[in-house]
Amino acid sequence: MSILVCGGAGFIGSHTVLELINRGEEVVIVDNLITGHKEAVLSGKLYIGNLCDSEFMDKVFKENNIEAVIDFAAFSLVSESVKQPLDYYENNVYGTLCLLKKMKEYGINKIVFSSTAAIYGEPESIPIKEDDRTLPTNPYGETKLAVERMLKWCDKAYGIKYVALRYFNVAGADLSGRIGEDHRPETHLIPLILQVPLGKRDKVTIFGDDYPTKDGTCIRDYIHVIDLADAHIRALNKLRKDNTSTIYNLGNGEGFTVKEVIDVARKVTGHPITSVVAERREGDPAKLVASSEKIIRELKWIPKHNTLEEIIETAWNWHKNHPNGFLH
Ligand SMILES: NC(=O)c1ccc[n+]([C@@H]2O[C@H](COP(=O)([O-])OP(=O)(O)OC[C@H]3O[C@@H](n4cnc5c(N)ncnc54)[C@H](O)[C@@H]3O)[C@@H](O)[C@H]2O)c1
Ligand SMILES: O=c1ccn([C@@H]2O[C@H](COP(=O)(O)OP(=O)(O)O[C@H]3O[C@H](CO)[C@@H](O)[C@H](O)[C@H]3O)[C@@H](O)[C@H]2O)c(=O)[nH]1
Repeated sequence: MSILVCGGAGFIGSHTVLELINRGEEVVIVDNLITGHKEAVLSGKLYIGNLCDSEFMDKVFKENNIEAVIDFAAFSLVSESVKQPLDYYENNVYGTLCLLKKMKEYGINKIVFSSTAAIYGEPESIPIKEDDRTLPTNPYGETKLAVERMLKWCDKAYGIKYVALRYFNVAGADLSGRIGEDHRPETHLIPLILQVPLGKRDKVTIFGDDYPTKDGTCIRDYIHVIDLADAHIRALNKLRKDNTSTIYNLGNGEGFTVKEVIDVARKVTGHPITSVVAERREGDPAKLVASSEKIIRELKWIPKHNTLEEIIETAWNWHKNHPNGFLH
């Protein structure tokens, strides 16, 4: 039987596909390449199309014996979501709704879903636990919370079991340097910083230095994409084993300010990396740091590449060898 990976040509999806294949799983990938790259799919059977194209999805489900779904397919940029909320509701909420309808139709009852730290909004306390208040400060977080709620009701009504993984900030790249992060436009901090030593921009902009943090810049919890891929496989195996739904945070439990991330990138690349401070970016909470205690305890997940140095080193290894990303 196969695992259907929706959004498997994207950054996190493509790394998870590799990890699934390494563990001997059969993998089918659905991606419309709106932000993904077919070159990022090194293995598995790729179908190019939209989750909401009913005939296309029928073909995928009929041609393959699907056991479970891992769903990465979404729009995921906080600032874009503030400007284009309807696009986010359409692709993220309606898109997952279409997928769940197909799962129901074909009797598939296991899904691992990409949720996000953005569902918490401004946290009441740090580190953030799964049962803390959820009050998103942007439409992106709202759409992911709406899907989590939809999953809960689909479990109750149709017995579709889910694990929602609320990731914090994902970065890094495949350790052998074959694939990495290539978002267009790029908005994520670490790849943007690395564009300076690559000669693609002359400076990095710090969005706000008047937050209530130690140096005034936002704090985030960075997790390596390989550790995240491993968590997906553990979540899948949990569904296979006990067939119950749950939610897990995924981060390293340590926060770094934007300025600290730039400093580590300076050390890793040996480049001075010029930075300038600008206005705050709309929708950004000051501080997001995960408690991943629940997944560590229940699924024995242990992040193996958890230093910011290693996260940035592997990202740098990918970017310096692929300065144009997946475009040659
Ligand atoms: N990158 C992060 O730091 C981060 C953090 C928390 C959560 N997430 C979530 O993880 C998931 C993956 O993030 P990513 O950084 O790999 O993003 P990505 O944009 O690289 O990957 C998403 C993939 O889904 C595909 N896709 C989007 N809509 C689709 C549709 N309707 N039909 C078919 N394919 C579609 C895209 O083409 C792309 O390949 C997203 O759901 C995102 O919200 C990401
Ligand atoms: O040029 C830049 C880009 C970002 N930042 C700051 O760096 C931090 C991290 O920003 P970014 O890398 O864009 O990630 P987030 O906005 O924190 O969002 C990521 O992390 C969330 C979970 O925490 C996920 O839900 C999102 O999908 C994912 O994009 C934020 O404080 C930004 O304000 C800058 O100062 N300058």
